[in-house]
Amino acid sequence: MLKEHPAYQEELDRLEMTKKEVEKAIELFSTRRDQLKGEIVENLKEFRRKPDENSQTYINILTGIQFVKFYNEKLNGLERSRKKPYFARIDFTPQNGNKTQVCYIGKTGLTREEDNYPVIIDWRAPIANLYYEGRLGKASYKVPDKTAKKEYIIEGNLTLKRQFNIEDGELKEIFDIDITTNDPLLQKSLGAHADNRLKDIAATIQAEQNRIIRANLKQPLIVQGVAGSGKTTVALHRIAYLIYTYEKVFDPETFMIIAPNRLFLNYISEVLPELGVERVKQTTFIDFMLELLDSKIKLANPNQKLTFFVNNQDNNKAKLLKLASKFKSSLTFKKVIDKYLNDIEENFIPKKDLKIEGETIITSSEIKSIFLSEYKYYPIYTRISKLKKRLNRLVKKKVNELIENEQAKTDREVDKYYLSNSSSEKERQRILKIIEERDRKIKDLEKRSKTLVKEYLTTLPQLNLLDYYKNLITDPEKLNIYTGGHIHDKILKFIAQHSAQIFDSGQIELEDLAPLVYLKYHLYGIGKRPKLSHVVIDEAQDLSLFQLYLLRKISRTDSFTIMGDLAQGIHSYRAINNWEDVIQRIFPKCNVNYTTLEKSYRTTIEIMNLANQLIKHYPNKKITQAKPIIRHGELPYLLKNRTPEEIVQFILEEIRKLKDKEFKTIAIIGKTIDECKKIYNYFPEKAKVELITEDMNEYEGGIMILPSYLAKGLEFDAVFIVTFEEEYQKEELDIKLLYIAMTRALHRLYLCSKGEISPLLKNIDKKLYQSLNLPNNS
Ligand SMILES: Nc1ncnc2c1ncn2[C@@H]1O[C@H](COP(=O)(O)OP(=O)(O)OP(=O)(O)O)[C@@H](O)[C@H]1O
Repeated sequence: MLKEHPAYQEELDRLEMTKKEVEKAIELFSTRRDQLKGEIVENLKEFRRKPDENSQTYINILTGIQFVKFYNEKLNGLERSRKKPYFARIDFTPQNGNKTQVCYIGKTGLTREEDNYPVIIDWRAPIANLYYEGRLGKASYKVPDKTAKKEYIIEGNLTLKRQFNIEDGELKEIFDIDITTNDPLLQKSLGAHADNRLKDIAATIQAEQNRIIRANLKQPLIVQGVAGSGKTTVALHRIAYLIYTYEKVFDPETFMIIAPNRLFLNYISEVLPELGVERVKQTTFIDFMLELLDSKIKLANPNQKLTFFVNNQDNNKAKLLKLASKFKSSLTFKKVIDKYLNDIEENFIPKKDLKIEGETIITSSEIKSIFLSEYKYYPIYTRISKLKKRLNRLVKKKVNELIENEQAKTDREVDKYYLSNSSSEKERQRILKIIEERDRKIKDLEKRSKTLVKEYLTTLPQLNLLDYYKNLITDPEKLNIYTGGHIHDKILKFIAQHSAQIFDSGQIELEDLAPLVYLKYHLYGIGKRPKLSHVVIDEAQDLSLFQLYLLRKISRTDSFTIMGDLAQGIHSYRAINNWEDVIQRIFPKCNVNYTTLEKSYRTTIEIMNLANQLIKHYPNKKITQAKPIIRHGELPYLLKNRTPEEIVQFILEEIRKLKDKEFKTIAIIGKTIDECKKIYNYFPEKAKVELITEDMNEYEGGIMILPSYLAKGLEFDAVFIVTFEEEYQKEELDIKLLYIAMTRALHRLYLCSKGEISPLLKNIDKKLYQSLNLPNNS
């Protein structure tokens, strides 16, 4: 087949030529890098010998290190190119009469040094857009100017779009794409088994995803994407694209990704390096906030609250807890804090004038006015150092004035004494006393002036951040005043009591993080940090408006990529419920780019059809069903009314079969960690099944048992949803958790239950799954 392709020989030759160029470049860059390393060593010796005379040598060392880094990054990319230098070719004839450009597109670009010939075009280059976006025939692409200010459009004719499957440097397949054929590389990639980590999709980015990747950097971008639509993957490719396109303007260190947990960060950790991108800050909301708080505050395990909600859906305490969470996460609470801050600020300056020896240096109202107006833009406590300098200057001035007065008074007496020509001893003694008195007064004034401001400053409030916060959140009366009486007393009392209880245990809860950082920002400042140039938030549906507001405020940029899926919003009691709120309340003056991803790339049609049935039970009717892209697999399996032993035996047997079929990652998902622990205990030790808990940072892949909420964002070749004790009820939270669990499976889904998996599945069309009728004690 491959050899029958009319361009087989041409493409084979091209691949050979490219491989040679890659080898040549590797040799060239390694030689240069090694030479540079040698020079750095020499320069270091020179510098150590005479550090004072060698500032230029020092600069040479630093520049040398930068270049070594550059060559290393280049070499890493080329090393990867050895196996798969490119994945596509496009032929494009520009309208301006230039000759046809034949472009081979790969993950790392390569230009031949001798003649600047583009051997491989980087997938992020402007012309590569034609591969992702353009149809054969008339086509165009935009070239942004490197300052990100202007764009030029190049029009022409796209005459060829060709894909290659190259493995270990060998040409395996050639596919010519026209308007009618679908994407064979995509089908191949989706049919593959999942590795331990998320992978890059540079070769198969779809047009709808490409538009997101290349969307305008300056506009905030919000993407509502169904489960498996590639949100995480696309967000990472967008970062790689932006860093490449604006390489001269932005440093990768000013890009930040916020993901739900460390396990997830570990799971996605290979995509950016694979795309040649290093040094991007990757963190979780919790870690970022704790870093900003810069203190040893302990956080209560947030998943414990979720588990409590799962197990107590209707319970009165759960309802109150949800309301408390909602309040702390809302912009209403932000306004409460604003009013509280206003009061702190208004009452900060004591109602006492600054005086020395009964003389007023500055009145309390003058100090207050400086504090409130001149220093308005500084955090309250950083104003103190400014005030200190100002007061010290005023004190000095006043003391000088007083000393001069004292001096003048004494001089007058002395002059009088000399003019009177008096020879009386008594008079002489009086004058000496006056002079002595003057010296003592001056000494006293000088002494007093040294401590005056310091003493004054000790009369200013001296509370720490947590105390300020506690004073607000544990005081229902204050809350009542600041909320304008709009929230029921009972709720405010509960918020205050619940918060006090948590603080008493030496902890804070997740919902306290944003208010605390916000308060710190205004009270003490959060330190000097570089301005961020772009922030990516994944699983943003689980953040609250207050949290998003805060992230925008401290990032000092509007350049955001916000990815989320409301259908997977398991924290909707505190987190956002719709994207309009985010657009209107977080980015009110921005032209927000809102877009949706509706196709799911992860799961087979059969699995998605079953998962989609659950969405019908969502209270939020705006949530849309995912459209799986055409890929068939087996119907999901249902095994119910079995003992735990039977279920575990069945799973072990299936795992054995799946492994024979080269399934690599297999998850057994329970609703909560308690259920998972029970399931885990039924597995024999030799089964090599790992129990995943929230405090794990490393994602190992393989066979694992994990709770539904931790599976969020991950994917597995096969998923066993198991219920021993915890069925999924007809409650919003449970439906979402079950939906998340189902949509983690790429190829196979099994539902195994001691009783029923869920009453929700009872009325589902029986054609959507297959019941397993194993003999008892199988
Ligand atoms: N264009 C594509 N080509 C190949 N694979 C793709 C493409 N788009 C997405 N995928 C694959 O689909 C799977 C789901 O992607 P990803 O995890 O990024 O989706 P998501 O929208 O973040 O999912 P979820 O919200 O369910 O966690 C991944 O295996 C990814 O590699």
